[in-house]
Amino acid sequence: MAQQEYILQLQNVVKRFGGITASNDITINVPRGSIYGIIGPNGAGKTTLFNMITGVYDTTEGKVLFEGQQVNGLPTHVIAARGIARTFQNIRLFGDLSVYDNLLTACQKNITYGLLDGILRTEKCRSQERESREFCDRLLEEVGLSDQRQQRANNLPYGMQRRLEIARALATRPKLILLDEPAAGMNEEESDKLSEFIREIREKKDVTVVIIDHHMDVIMAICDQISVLNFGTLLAEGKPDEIQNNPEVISAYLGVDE
Ligand SMILES: Nc1ncnc2c1ncn2[C@@H]1O[C@H](COP(=O)(O)OP(=O)(O)OP(=O)(O)O)[C@@H](O)[C@H]1O
Repeated sequence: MAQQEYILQLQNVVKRFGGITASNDITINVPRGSIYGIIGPNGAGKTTLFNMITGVYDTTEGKVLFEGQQVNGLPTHVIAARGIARTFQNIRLFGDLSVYDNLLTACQKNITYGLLDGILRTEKCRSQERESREFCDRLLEEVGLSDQRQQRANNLPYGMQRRLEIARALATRPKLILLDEPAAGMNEEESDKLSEFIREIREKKDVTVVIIDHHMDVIMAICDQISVLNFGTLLAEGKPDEIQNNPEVISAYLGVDE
């Protein structure tokens, strides 16, 4: 596969925190347009990978490439502007704002008018604000939250809050979205809906998805490819059926009750 077919590449990535090696020589290639799963027991180094991809941490060794360009070492906002968005293990919405305003604030990333345009309400300002509102209206429709647009985010059911978080990440118009345990705390019905939702956004928003989760039903249902981490190292990589039948994975992870 040509390099540009991989939207994200981790090349021999190492991350050490003092004496702890959280990532040990990790190489992962994520094909553009795929849903890519990263699984592994608690403390295996999954979130550390997301933190290196988004610039929260630089790598100790190795490179992170986004669309063929090295991004490790760049500030988080520069990486976000290149087209990478993420959600977090714990929900980070503006709880007192409406669903719509949560999306609108995320849209501000795409606004280019200056302070003076804002004060004078120039045509540039008005047209960009109009465009943002139309974009948020469409996004609400696409993610199935139109009926809840005026509700406070805190008042949404849990599954809907997770959906809004993902929608807010999508409002930055990313090419790649990183989802850190989006199904955490969900029951079976909620996680089934989430799986369907993630598949839908991949299609509708033309976005590549990398997902960390402990819900194997979600991971196995939606991922094209999966990497398994264990104690910071890459234990296995493959399609869902290959991972499910890999004896090393079974003994390290899948066989262990959560
Ligand atoms: N900022 C940090 N300073 C020191 N150690 C850290 C730091 N961040 C992560 N670690 C350590 O790195 C290892 C991997 O942590 P990480 O959070 O990446 O695991 P994880 O696979 O995401 O776990 P979980 O499934 O519990 O979220 C752990 O031993 C953790 O304690």
